[in-house]
Amino acid sequence: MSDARGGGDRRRGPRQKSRTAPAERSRRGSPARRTAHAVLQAVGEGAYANLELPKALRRARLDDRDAAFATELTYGTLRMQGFYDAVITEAAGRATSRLDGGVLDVLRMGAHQVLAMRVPDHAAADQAVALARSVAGPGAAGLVNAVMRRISESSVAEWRERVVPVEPLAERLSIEHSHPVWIVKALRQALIGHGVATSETADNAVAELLAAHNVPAPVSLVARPGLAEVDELLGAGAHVGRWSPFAAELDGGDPGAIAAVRDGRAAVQDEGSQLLALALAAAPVSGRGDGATEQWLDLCAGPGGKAGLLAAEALAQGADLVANEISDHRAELVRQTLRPALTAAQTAGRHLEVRTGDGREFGVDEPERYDRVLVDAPCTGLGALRRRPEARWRRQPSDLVGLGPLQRGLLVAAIEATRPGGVVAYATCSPHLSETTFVVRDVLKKRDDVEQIEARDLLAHVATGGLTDLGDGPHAQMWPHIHGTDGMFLAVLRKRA
Ligand SMILES: C[S@@+](CC[C@H](N)C(=O)[O-])C[C@H]1O[C@@H](n2cnc3c(N)ncnc32)[C@H](O)[C@@H]1O
Repeated sequence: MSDARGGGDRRRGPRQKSRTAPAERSRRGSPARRTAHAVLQAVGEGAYANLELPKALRRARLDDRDAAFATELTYGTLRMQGFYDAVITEAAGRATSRLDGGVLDVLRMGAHQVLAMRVPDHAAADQAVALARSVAGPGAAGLVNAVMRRISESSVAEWRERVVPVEPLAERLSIEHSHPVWIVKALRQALIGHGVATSETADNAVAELLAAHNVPAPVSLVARPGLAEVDELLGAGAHVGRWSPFAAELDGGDPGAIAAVRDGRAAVQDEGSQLLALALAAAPVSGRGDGATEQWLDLCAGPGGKAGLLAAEALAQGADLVANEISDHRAELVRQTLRPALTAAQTAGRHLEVRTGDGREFGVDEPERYDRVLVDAPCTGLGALRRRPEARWRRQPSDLVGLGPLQRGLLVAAIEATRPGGVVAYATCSPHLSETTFVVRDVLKKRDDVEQIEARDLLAHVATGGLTDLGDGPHAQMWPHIHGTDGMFLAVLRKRA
């Protein structure tokens, strides 16, 4: 068993020597646990786990096994925080709001080790006590010891029985699957609104969706066409992807160890996200007829995932692409992502440009210029909760209030910037009705120069498998529990010629 699990396991073969002496580990908690705790504390202050954890792992110089333990401990604790807080409230006999923040994170981590990671009770408790002592002083040790003992007395199934209310449904699912109640309700409505559940089947459907958010997402890779081959990724240990012709999936290991990923010819990208870019590139456009080069626009490109695939497709089809992003920092990320494509475009005499600016200005600044426009709108990200474990706790219903006008403004600008016969793809990584179908409906209501075309057919056309269950149409919604992708929404609009 790993050092991080509180002991040594020779069955797992030779391992690097820990840099921390055993006495130190039992006094302050193991390095893996201290690392996870530091990340949880930073996340509590606003940091992003996916950015903070790699830095913390590097700083702690953990070996592979302890790094994997710290990663599972951090992500698993963040995901199941809602359930663990209910358990801790019961076990401590007091609300979690009455516990010191550092101690609460120690207890959440302890609950995760005992209830989900099969760490022996005594090891989890000893380590929790040591960690609590080091972060909050000796006074915390007694409480943590008592709470850990109580948590260990019951299995996870028994804890579910005790802390999950039978009714109302949203509260039940909220505790059982560890999501805020407002997200449970919004996702249930979205499943019905997108036509993949009825009011009779929605309870089961939303439970499946919430459960899917608690399973780590697969590491999907894209081999950017013209720059890398899927075979190159397969040769590096990945297996064939499920939907995208350019996808491969890694079962484990560091994607950065693959040369094509290091060079930016391939990248980590959800397959749903790949399909959206491919659907826009494949959508029929009409009316140009002058033999002129097609002009493509990615209006909200940062950090550049879809732009990377669009740029490769633009090069393959002999089109030009502008990738725009409002934030300087994120525009720089787009530049880095597009570096190999920028070189290839220069060689091919194609125009590929990264711009920094407000996408809402394109309609006025460049009316009717573009043939294909992607609006991958800023959104709540409720479709990507399995990748961003803390996002469910950080997002608020009030976020939708600010995003709504921005999403509508960007879609209007995209339509204005599209020439007659051209197409606009409106996408979000959220299935929330307020940022998907309602946005499209509101914008279409006020215009007669644009029609919605079948996004489901386009996605099915570019996908390698039989892609179904995308909803009532004409827009399409992908789901983690149905398609194994992030919850991506796509509506495709054609400007009337
Ligand atoms: C969902 S992300 C785009 C993800 C990107 N397409 C990808 O695949 O990597 C939305 C982006 O829109 C940017 N954004 C927000 N407001 C904007 C605006 N008014 N104009 C242009 N970009 C904006 C955000 O900074 C963010 O990078």
